[in-house]
Amino acid sequence: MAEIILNTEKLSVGYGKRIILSGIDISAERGKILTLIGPNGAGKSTVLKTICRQLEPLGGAVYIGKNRLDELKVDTLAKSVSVLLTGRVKTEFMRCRDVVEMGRYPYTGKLGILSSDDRKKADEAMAIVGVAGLADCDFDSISDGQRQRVLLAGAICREPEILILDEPTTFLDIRYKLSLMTLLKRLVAEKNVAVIMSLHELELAQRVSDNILCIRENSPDRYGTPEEIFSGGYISRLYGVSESSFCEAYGSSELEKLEGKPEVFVIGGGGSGISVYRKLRRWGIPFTAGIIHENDIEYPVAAALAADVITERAFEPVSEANVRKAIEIMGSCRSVICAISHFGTMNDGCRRLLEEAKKLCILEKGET
Ligand SMILES: Nc1ncnc2c1ncn2[C@@H]1O[C@H](COP(=O)(O)OP(=O)(O)OP(=O)(O)O)[C@@H](O)[C@H]1O
Repeated sequence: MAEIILNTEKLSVGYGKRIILSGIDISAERGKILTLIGPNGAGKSTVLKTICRQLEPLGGAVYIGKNRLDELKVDTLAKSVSVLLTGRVKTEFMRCRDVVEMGRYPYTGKLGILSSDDRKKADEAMAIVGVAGLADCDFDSISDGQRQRVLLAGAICREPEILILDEPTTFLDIRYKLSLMTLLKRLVAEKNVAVIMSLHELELAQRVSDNILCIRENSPDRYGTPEEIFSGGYISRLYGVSESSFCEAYGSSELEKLEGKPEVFVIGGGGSGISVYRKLRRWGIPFTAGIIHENDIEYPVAAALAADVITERAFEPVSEANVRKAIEIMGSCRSVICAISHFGTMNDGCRRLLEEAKKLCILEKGET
């Protein structure tokens, strides 16, 4: 079992005398990523600020190893914990390199003089997060995403045991989001760092976390592995969205479905219908999708966006009853779009739908 490096006991957090969350019992392990998720304003940042001593606990305690956080010396804490919180960092006339090198301050002594080793570590960190080219740029004159990565370089060049990150992906484009996640995985695997972070991107939280703490309305709600958290419709309840608009398997979301009488019938399957469903949703056209097997890759998208889905049991050939039902619904639609170009044994019923649509002359032009 991994060693617990930070844990809380009945922790209460908040501002002044106002408690935002209480009863927080979490453990962060070396070599593991713990992610906090939950709706806006739930208290994720407040927890992170409290466990890195930016805020006083309003009850309970935080421990780093065997020591209470409030009893640790500042320099001991600074060497073991690196923090990247949201909010602007105040800097004036600082180059990016200076900001990164500030990460080494627990090691530089009272005069703040950097050794060649400190500079080397700062250079390495800049190279790892891809900001070496910005080293001599004015920190206040770079983009938000670049600034985020420079701050991250500062946080990792300290070589902490615990890395605390509040919404680290906020300003990053997809490439840097993915490279940040890869970097975090490397830090935990190779350096045995414990990462504690908050994330809004659920698909990233699902893929990268070892454990997830879900926070909702004044209390920690659920704690577990991604498999435990992303199941049974829990995430939809946590965020108050309809169950069909969030796909647990992929950690992705769709727009809320359009209700109303279907105007279009989409013959789909095997993933071919996904782009058609999304296009119709963007255009505001209610539609029926069919005949989709329950285990089809596109079933979650069809279920999220279609006013109605005609489904077939997994691994079973399309039934006669479903073909008849689909033909009846097709007849009441103004058009049919066939998204599939290949028919096999299991979806032979869909080929019959296509033939029927041709007979009814309601097949959309340009779609076969
Ligand atoms: N400095 C502050 N003083 C007083 N209350 C605050 C302060 N900062 C945040 N709050 C309040 O604490 C609550 C929790 O805020 P917090 O920023 O921790 O939530 P969060 O889960 O991180 O939200 P988000 O996902 O929107 O970033 C909110 O009600 C917020 O208004």
